[in-house]
Amino acid sequence: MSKAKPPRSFFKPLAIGAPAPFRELPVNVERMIHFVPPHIEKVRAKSGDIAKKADVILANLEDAIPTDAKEAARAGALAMAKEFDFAATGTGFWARVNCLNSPWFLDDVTELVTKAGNQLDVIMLPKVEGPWDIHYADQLIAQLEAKANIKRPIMLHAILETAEGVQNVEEICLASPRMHGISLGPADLAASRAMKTTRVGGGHPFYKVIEDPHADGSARAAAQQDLWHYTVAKMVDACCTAGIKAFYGPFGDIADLDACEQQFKNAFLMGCAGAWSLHPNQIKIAKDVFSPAIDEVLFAKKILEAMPDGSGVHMIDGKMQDDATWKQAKVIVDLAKQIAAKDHDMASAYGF
Ligand SMILES: CC(=O)SCCNC(=O)CCNC(=O)[C@H](O)C(C)(C)COP(=O)(O)OP(=O)(O)OC[C@H]1O[C@@H](n2cnc3c(N)ncnc32)[C@H](O)[C@@H]1OP(=O)(O)O
Ligand SMILES: CC(=O)C(=O)O
Ligand SMILES: [Mg+2]
Repeated sequence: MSKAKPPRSFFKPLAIGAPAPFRELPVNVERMIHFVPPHIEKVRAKSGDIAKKADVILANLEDAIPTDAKEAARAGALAMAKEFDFAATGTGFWARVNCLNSPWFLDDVTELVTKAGNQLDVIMLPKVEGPWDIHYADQLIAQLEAKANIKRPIMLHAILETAEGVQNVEEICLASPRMHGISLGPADLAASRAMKTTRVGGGHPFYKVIEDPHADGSARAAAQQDLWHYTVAKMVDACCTAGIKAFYGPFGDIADLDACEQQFKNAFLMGCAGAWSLHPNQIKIAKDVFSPAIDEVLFAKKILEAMPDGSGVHMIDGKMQDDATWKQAKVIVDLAKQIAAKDHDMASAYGF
């Protein structure tokens, strides 16, 4: 049976000279994590322009990068850190490294931290199965941060993409103060669970609920259900318990913008902070979906204004308000304020 670290040790740096872990997550708007294949020079070169539209730019070194381009992708990620000042546009710079049992993980992390550690906000770790994976990466990153004299801690973001990872998601979220959040990885997770699909996220026409038969034998209505509901709910609860963020991952049917939007909307409503964009067309969808709707923000502001300290019971537009709806309103207004601070158009639309 493993034991938790004593509370006073939890926030100590894991290597002499490494920066102290954050006690609170930095407040960043992260509606989409935009994936760039860094070995393709033409695409990499667009990162500066894309950074003006995306909240996070991620250099992907793992799946989708051909084996013979792994080193070129790593070099491309380092070039991105050197060539673009992502922080100047308020854009996060992340990298997805290869998984822990791959031949590339050690060099990915070593080079990224020692050569681009002061530019890199977050390392995304694929196929995390339990807290032991986070403990190993945490210690290694601390050693490298100390060696390279990195000034602020690099955070860790785990992908939830194996059945074992889902079983252990609470322990993964709580494993280290370096944890930034978790993304659902629906493609690998489907394979790991022996789901009979060939998709990257989204629904499936066979996964639906059908109404009872009609006496006259007429056609029965049926509706597709969300295959990811259980996992997203489990992930959101684990992340919120740990005070970190939950994200929907990729939506692979690039041409189906409606289905992408619907999947992102479900994730937003269930508590996710953002999702991945694999293609420039998905950036705007994520931006719109993960920004609260203007009428919701205006209504939430009405609740906060009517009940400054959240106590008692009020009726607003025919709906009962109390402490619990006040807290919901605060979630929406706090997010709207973060978005308004970044985006002047949204600030005036939200009335800030
Ligand atoms: C399960 C998982 O692990 S998901 C994560 C791993 N997968 C990825 O990271 C995939 C990232 N995305 C991509 O590689 C590409 O978007 C693909 C392969 C899916 C589609 O690429 P294409 O067929 O070239 O798309 P398309 O022709 O519509 O591209 C239009 C333009 O957008 C550019 N573009 C496409 N994807 C991106 C991107 N992710 N970032 C920046 N620019 C991009 C193309 O270079 C092209 O530019 P051009 O007009 O100057 O030639
Ligand atoms: C996101 C990811 O890596 C997956 O779905 O497998
Ligand atoms: Mg995967």
